[in-house]
Amino acid sequence: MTSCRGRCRCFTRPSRSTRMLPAFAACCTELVQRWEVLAAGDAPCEVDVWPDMKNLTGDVISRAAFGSSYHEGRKVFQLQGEQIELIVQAMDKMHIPGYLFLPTKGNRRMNQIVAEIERVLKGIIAKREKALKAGEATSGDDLLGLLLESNMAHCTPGDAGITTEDLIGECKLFYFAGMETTSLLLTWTMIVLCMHPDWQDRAREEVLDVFAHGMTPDYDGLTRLKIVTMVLYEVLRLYTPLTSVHRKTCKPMDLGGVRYPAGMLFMVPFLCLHHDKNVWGADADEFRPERFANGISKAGVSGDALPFFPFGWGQRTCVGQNFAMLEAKMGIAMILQRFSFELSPSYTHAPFPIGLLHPEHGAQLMLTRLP
Ligand code: HEM
Repeated sequence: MTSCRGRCRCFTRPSRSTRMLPAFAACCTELVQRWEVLAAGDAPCEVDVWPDMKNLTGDVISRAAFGSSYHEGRKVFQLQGEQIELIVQAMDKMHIPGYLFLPTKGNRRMNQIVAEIERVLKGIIAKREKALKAGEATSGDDLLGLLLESNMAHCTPGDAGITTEDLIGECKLFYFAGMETTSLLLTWTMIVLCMHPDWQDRAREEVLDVFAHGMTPDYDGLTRLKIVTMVLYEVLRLYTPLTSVHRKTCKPMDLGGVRYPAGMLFMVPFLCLHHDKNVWGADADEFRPERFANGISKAGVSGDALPFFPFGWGQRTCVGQNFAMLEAKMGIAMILQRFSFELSPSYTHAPFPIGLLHPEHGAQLMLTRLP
C-alpha cells in the first residue's frame, strides 16, 4: 500500500475533526440510548462495555470514511473485528512453521474475510467514482470523497494517481488504526473510573458544569474539559492502546553507542516506557491524573523530554490523534452525563498486551442511570 500522508493528514487535522462532531454525537447518542433502555429499572445493569465501544468507534469511522455509504462500510469493521479474533487465536500456534498457510478452519475463514472486505470496499468505491464522474455527487467531507477528489484533481495523462488497491488499503488502515485503538481508550477509561470513583465524580462534576444535563457536548465545551483530558492522558499512559511499534534500520547506523547493520528490526515498547519509574516517579504504576495538571511536558519527574508516545512520534505519528481525543471526550462526556458505573463482580482485571492492550476477559460494568 502506498503512503497517503498528505491527504490523510488533511482529513484528520483539527478543523476536520471538528466537522466530525455531529457524527460523533450521533453515534454516542445511539450508544447511550441503548444503555438507557438496558438500565431502565431500579437496579444497576451489567454491560460488557468493550463490544459496545467497538461498535461505537466502528460506526464513527464508517461515517468518517464513507459518509452517506456508512451502512455498507459497517460490514468492513465487523469483518475486521472477526479477523482480529482469528489472528489472536492463531498467535498461539505461530511457532509452527508455515502455520498460516495450512488450510485450517480459521485460516480459511481469514482468507474469506480478506476477499469479502475487498469486495465490499470495491463496491463502495466504484459506486462513488461513478457518481463523481457523472457529476451526480460532490465528494462530501469523508475520507473516500477526499481521496477520490484529490486523485481526480492531481492525476495527469502520464500518472493515473493512486489505484483502487491503494484506496482499499487506505480504507482498511483507517478502520484498523482508528477503531480498535479508540475503543480501547474508551473501555479502559470506564474501567479505571470505576476503580477510582473519586475521579469519576470529579470528571462528572466538570462535565455537568460545562454541559447542562442532556445538552449535547459542543467543540468549545469539549476543549474546556481539563479533568477529563487529564484522565484520558493518564489512561493513555497506563493502558496504552498500541503497546509498541516496530522500526527497521534502512542503512547501517549507530544507536546508543552500538553500530547496527541495515535491516535490523527494533521494537519500541511504549507500554514499558510509560511505566518507567525513572521518568514518571515511584508512583509510575499508579493512576494519578494530576501529574498531567500542567500539560504533558511537565508530567514527569525528570524535567527532560518525556517518553509519552500513545500516538507514536516522528514521521509516522498518528494522523488521527485529534480525531481520537475529540471522539473519546464526546463519548466519556455523554456517558458521565447519564450514568454512574462500577465494576461488576464478574469483571477480572487482566490487561493483555497482544500488540493492542485488550481487557482479556472483557469489561463487565454495572451501569446505573442518573436521575
Ligand atoms: C486512542 C486512539 C489511537 C491511538 C492510541 C493511536 C495510536 C497510533 C500510533 C502509536 C501510531 C503510529 C504507528 C507507528 O508509528 O508505526 C498510529 C498511526 C496511525 N493512526 Fe492512530 N491511534 C489512534 C486513533 C486513530 C484514529 C481515530 C485514526 C483515524 C481516524 C488513526 C489513524 C492512524 C493512521 C492512518 C496511522 C498510520 C500513519 C502512518 O503511518 O502514516 N488513529 N496511531
